[in-house]
Amino acid sequence: MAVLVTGGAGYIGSHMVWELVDNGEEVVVLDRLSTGFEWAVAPEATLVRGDIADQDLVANLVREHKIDSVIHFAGSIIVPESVSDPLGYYENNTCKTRALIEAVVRAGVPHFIFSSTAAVYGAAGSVPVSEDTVLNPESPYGLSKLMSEWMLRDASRAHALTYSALRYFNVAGADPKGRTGQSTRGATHLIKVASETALGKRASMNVFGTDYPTADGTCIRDYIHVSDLARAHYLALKRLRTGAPSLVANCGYGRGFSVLEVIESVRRVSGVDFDVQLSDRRPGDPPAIVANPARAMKEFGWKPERDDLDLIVGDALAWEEALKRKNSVSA
Ligand SMILES: NC(=O)c1ccc[n+]([C@@H]2O[C@H](COP(=O)([O-])OP(=O)(O)OC[C@H]3O[C@@H](n4cnc5c(N)ncnc54)[C@H](O)[C@@H]3O)[C@@H](O)[C@H]2O)c1
Ligand SMILES: O=c1ccn([C@@H]2O[C@H](COP(=O)(O)OP(=O)(O)O[C@H]3O[C@H](CO)[C@H](O)[C@H](O)[C@H]3O)[C@@H](O)[C@H]2O)c(=O)[nH]1
Repeated sequence: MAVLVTGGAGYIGSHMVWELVDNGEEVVVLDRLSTGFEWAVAPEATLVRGDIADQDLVANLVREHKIDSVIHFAGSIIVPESVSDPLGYYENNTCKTRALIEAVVRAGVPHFIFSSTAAVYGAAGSVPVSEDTVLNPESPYGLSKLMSEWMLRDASRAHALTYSALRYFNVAGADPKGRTGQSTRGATHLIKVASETALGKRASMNVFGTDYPTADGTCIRDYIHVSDLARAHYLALKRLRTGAPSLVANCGYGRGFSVLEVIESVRRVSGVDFDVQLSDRRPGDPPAIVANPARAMKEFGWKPERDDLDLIVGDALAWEEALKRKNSVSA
């Protein structure tokens, strides 16, 4: 019995692979390496280079490795890019997820865990948001993920498939053991960008929008440590394996920080007073989004272990240092 992790060479997926390997699971990674890295995959896992929409490949992997569960991370993830290339996002996130679900259902795999996102709520929800808050994605990215949730819901009603759709809030940090982290070149995520700026990899960074209706005028987000998130997936998987029904659950800590508070944390932890430019709003950004994580805690007993902004930032900075060393050795 093995777990198929799509996108397992990417940021969150590579942490998931370690979580599974650490728990003695057999893991197969399917990744086309568009933004992921071969070296990010734990050596204990089998990496197969390919596309999630290749249904023959998926069928072969399920048969060959006796896959009982799929954890699906593969996708395109940048909100502003989805605004300028909506059809590309619907193709990679929605159409290809449809093909994957179909292959999985045909092959008789019983369990599926899906990377959804807080972007399905848009700006309409109150803060903090629970899972039954009105869904109103503001970006094609959010909608591409919501459509995948709906396909899973309907497929699970029609077929022998149970699923968990986990709606991540803002994922940050790196493996506390330093085995993997966020390595994407040109990443756009706030903590990654601020860490790169603190370490001199960027001359300066932008604060996108200072006129939001928040205390300091900048956007508020709920930052969750990537290792706590990987743990939540493993608990959700164990729950499905007991025969429990399908579930949608938020993954966040229930506490928000503004862009300026995050930048202050990166300055504090790194000890570097780096430069920031106050800029216009970025398209597609909701002003504030914070999770109500009660369901994940109740239904699969998730207990965050790294719920501390400076700790998250410290792990992100440590990984950034490690990448700097890695790149200077390979240069
Ligand atoms: N990073 C966040 O803050 C965040 C928040 C909410 C949800 N998510 C979701 O989590 C998942 C993982 O995000 P991430 O930050 O690790 O991104 P990432 O870009 O690091 O990882 C995505 C991986 O998927 C692979 N991939 C993409 N399209 C593929 C395809 N068609 N076939 C095979 N492989 C493909 C890439 O090569 C990469 O390794 C995504 O689905 C994303 O939407 C991320
Ligand atoms: O250089 C930067 C980068 C970001 N920001 C701001 O920081 C906040 C967080 O931005 P991120 O790009 O780090 O994250 P997003 O909130 O846009 O999106 C992330 O979280 C979402 C869920 O809320 C989605 O799931 C998505 O995949 C993931 O990228 C936003 O207000 C953004 O405008 C800046 O000011 N400067």
